[in-house]
Amino acid sequence: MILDREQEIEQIRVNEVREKLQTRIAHMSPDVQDLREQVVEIRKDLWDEVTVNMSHTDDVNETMASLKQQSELLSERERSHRHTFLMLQKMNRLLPAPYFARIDFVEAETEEGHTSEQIYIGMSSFIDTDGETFLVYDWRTPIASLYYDYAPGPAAYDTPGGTVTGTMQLKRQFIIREGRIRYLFDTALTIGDEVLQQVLGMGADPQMKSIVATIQKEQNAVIRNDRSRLLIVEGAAGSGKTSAVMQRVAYLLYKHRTTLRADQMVLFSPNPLFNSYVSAVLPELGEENIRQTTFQDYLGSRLEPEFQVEDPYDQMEYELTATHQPGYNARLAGIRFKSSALFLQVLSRYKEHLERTGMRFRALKFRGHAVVSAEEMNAKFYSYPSSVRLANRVELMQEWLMERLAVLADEEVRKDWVQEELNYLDNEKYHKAYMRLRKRKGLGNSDLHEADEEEALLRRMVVDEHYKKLRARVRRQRFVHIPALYRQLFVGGTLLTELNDGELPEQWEEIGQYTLQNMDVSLLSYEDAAPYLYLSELVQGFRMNNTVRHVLIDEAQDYSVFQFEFLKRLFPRARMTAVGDFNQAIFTHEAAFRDEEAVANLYGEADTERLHLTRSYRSTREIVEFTRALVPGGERIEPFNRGGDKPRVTLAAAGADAAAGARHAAARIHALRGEGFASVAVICKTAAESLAAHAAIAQAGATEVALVTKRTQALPPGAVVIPAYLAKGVEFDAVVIYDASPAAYRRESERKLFYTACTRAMHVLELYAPGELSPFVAALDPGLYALNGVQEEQPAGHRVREGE
Ligand SMILES: Nc1ncnc2c1ncn2[C@@H]1O[C@H](COP(=O)(O)OP(=O)(O)OP(=O)(O)O)[C@@H](O)[C@H]1O
Repeated sequence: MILDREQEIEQIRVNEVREKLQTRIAHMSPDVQDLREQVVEIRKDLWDEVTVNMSHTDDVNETMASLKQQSELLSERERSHRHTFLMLQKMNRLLPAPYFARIDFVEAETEEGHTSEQIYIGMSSFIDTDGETFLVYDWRTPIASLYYDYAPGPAAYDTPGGTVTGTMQLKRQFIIREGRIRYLFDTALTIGDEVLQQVLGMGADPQMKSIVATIQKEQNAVIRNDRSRLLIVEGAAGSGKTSAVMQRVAYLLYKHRTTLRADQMVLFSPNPLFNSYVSAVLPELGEENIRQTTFQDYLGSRLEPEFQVEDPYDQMEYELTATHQPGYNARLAGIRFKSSALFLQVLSRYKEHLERTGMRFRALKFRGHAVVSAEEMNAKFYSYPSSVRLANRVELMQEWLMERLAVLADEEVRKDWVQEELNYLDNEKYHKAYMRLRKRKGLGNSDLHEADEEEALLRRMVVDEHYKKLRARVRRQRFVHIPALYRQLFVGGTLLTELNDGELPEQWEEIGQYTLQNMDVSLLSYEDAAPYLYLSELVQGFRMNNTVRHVLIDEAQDYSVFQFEFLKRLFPRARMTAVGDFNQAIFTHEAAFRDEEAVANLYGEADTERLHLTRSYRSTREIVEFTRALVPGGERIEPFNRGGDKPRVTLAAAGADAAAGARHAAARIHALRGEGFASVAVICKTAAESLAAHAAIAQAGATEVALVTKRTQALPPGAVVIPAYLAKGVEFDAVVIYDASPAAYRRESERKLFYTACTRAMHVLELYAPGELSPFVAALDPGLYALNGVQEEQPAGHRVREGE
């Protein structure tokens, strides 16, 4: 066989490269050790100098000079230690599998008479001792993109100097383990992507893996896009959006390695669970992890403790479970309105309105009296020229109030209460105050004998002590009454009508009532949190983070226009990558993601690019064919060709109780685990249902099943019970939908949640429905799934209530 012969030749090369790696590693290891010792030594010296010589004043200058020199030396050594250490780490990582691909490429201009160049591609570059021969090319080098973008034939790649064209004569993939070539494929000879088949056929992991060896062309476009300010990626469930984002981070860190650091990139993800799920990818790629957070964390950090901010999961639970509670529809209408582009516009008009009138202030109170009243502040505020921006006026007010406080404090010093307080100063406090005074005045002990002066100073100190709080309030601009400003929008309706083109939103009264009642008890519902903060920043100026250069948003379909607008303003120097899937938009609020205009407005059309990922890799073809039929436009989702069983739908007898469902789930967990599926998830609709299901399943005999809640920090291995909205972004070998009856999934608003739940399955998808099938399933072509346990007189699809 030609390939066997080829494999032998390739194995010889693998061995050679590995030997060179080993030699280099052996050569470098003592360097790292030596540098580490030097660093430790210099640190020790530094410490000695500080502790020994600083006690003698004569030595101070000399010591300082030497310290400076030493610390420069230390930084230099630390840098080279780090650099060498990282190099060593990279080589150690290359050792078991130095590369995963080879391409043979002939540049167009040199085609005549030239042999093709062999490019071996791996996790990082490895250059021979001559300093120029690349034994391995980093997958992020320009030339490596040929591998991802082309089949053999004419091919081209971009370099900083322009496009290089030529012919790819060979495209070879390897799977190398512990230095041995296990598989070798030439894509010109075989059909389909064998390596990808193998990778996708493996089991799910509690942590996401990198996809570096099998990045697909459309994904490569996402990873290497470096043109636009805002890159939007719309992609089907399982199309590799998150994977591409992580690879993109690694790519950008490599491409801009002299100017971009990992801590200048931030990933916004849907929940802490997801954070830990993706946290292994970058280290696996030899890069440091970037900063990871969630939007609710950010809101919390800004709004708490003044408010208790509802989290999105509680909002979600409400949406899913409170359907029969009074006020439910009004709250949903509120959620929609408060996250809409319209409300964003209302707030910017409100800002213009406030430039003229309507500001609200909190009086500065001292000992029960207003020392500066809200009216005075109002008058002062509107006495500034109207051309001065709101935030600048607030700053001017701040200065003015500080000056006012200084004058007031001078007056206060003479008041009787100060004397009274002085009388009651206990000895210890008095002494402390006295010592502090001396220090502050820089006087020797004997200089403070004048009683009058001493008393004046002590009085000043007492007043200062009290005024500290007031000054802090002014410094933090707490005199601007943001809660009142926000409330004002929901009182009466006249203001909102004026700002909202003469209209009030649907169910306006209830929305207003609900908002005000919450705020009365210092509660901000999730839908209010972003607009509230936005308003406060419109008035007081936007806080900015100028160090972050790249913001990445996963599950971007769940972000409202407010959230996008926020992130744009919060990170003014950053580029943004937003990836999402509109079919998984599980929140009621309006997704900016689909609103092309709203998104284009963010940075402008010219700076916005949209890319699409339509191929789905996570699930078997059968599962994708089933899930894509659940959503409108699903026919555009293309399954990767990996076969498996059809989703299995079990229709239990009408009247089957919850215990029967739990018994079924317990039995299926047991069976699936027995078949070798390491991760099995029983997906419920809500947290409440998950809690009950978890207990019932344990009672039915499956005790080693973990319950995932919004507080779970990392996905537990093995079997789990999890609410659908927390399963976003993650995946399992096998998924059992706990209740696929109309009792759980019937309303149109639940369709996307149902779709999200089903698309978590990689190899096996099973649905259990007591009595009837959810209309989403009943409407499907029955050929898409295998049905079990149907009662003869009640075939699937005939016992279904009309969906709403
Ligand atoms: N090119 C690829 N090579 C190997 N595996 C891939 C590739 N692309 C995607 N995958 C795998 O497909 C699965 C889904 O990928 P990922 O989670 O990134 O998709 P997603 O679009 O973010 O999904 P969702 O929106 O459903 O959460 C993962 O297991 C990932 O490793």
